[in-house]
Amino acid sequence: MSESPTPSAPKKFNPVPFAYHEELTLDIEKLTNLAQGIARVNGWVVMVPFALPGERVLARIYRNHKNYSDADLIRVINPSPDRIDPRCPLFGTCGGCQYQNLHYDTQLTWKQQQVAELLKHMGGIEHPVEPVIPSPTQFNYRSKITPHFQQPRNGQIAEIGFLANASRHRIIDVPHCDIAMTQINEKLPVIRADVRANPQRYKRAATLLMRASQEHVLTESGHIAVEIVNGIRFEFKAGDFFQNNPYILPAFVDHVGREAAASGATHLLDTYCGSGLFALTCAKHFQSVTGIEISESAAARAAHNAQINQITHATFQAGSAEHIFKDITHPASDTAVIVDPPRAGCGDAFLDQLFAFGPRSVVYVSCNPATQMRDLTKFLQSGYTLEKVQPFDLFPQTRHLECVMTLVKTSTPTTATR
Ligand SMILES: C[S@@+](CC[C@H](N)C(=O)[O-])C[C@H]1O[C@@H](n2cnc3c(N)ncnc32)[C@H](O)[C@@H]1O
Repeated sequence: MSESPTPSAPKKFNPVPFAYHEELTLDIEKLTNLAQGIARVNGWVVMVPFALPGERVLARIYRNHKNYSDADLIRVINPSPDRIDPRCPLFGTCGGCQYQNLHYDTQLTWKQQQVAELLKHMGGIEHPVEPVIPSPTQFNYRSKITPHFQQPRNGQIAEIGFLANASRHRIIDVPHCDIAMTQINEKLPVIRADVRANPQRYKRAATLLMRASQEHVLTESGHIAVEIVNGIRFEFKAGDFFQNNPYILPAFVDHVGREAAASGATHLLDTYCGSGLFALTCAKHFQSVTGIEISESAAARAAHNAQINQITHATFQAGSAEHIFKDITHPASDTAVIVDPPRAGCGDAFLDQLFAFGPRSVVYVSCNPATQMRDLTKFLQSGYTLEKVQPFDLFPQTRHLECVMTLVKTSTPTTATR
């Protein structure tokens, strides 16, 4: 069989320093938080997804940026001892998991190192990072998945699944997801068959909701899901935010509560509080707890959850997080604030109000290191000292990082911070 010719380079391809589809033998040194194996060729960085540190690989260049290049992994020449067979047949094709080829302990080691590097390069601070707390369950842990599909064509629905690896548009068919809970996988074929049998219901592309709630799976966003965390019952709308890995939640909320109380604060503000997860699990450490959440339904659920758990010293309001400070009557020096914003991080209005209030300590929980590091620099400029950095592996097999930072007020800023 003759070899297929090298395809011509795309129009905008920059040919420096490598030619289009040039093949390179590379030694992988590191793994970035975007799940890219990093190699250097005479100091020039080449990023290769699915290649692992310690490996020698053959890779093919497909893009040169200003200061690094992207390449596809063609073949592993010398595998890492930490390389394992991925469990899912869609690994590498599906955009959901990046690390199923990497031993779990090594996933954790790299996540710890990635947080330390992000602190240094984006947060501008060298600080020890605690070992990542593992998830007790490393597969079948996700309590929610949202398979998508494109607009029906000729009365038919094609792939139902997740975005393909490295694509923002292409959906691949996912009949089974190894990181989703068992009851979700049991129901998935039924849901897929129902959608395919009824294409007339869908005028456009759509996203399905599958939320495990105890032994059941909810598919309507308005239905009420239930989770019990450290003996506290949470009821929330299936479509509202709730942490997706219930197995790690006991350790996660315990840590946040302990850190918030460790400074000696006696009052707690839970900002971006969702249906009250931190506020209610941490309430036992504090004389008063106040939560704020922009989703009215989630804020109402948080108040309801306080009531059904007989937690009488917690109150909740619906609104944007920055509004919480104006009605607080207890002293800032007795107050700890939990901050758990969406991926975009904290808004400037919120940070301005928080720094003006000046709470004794802040526990900042984030699933997006880029925005957490950006916000951290503002805390450091505003009189806060970083005390502890504790990552939790909420998302085994994936590149995602969840990181809890404890910040304590140590000085009054003398200069404007922004
Ligand atoms: C990462 S979730 C955390 C929720 C909660 N702490 C938990 O762990 O269940 C972020 C929450 O912030 C809410 N949110 C987004 N923007 C907000 C804002 N400007 N003010 C208050 N809450 C906001 C979202 O609705 C979501 O519930």
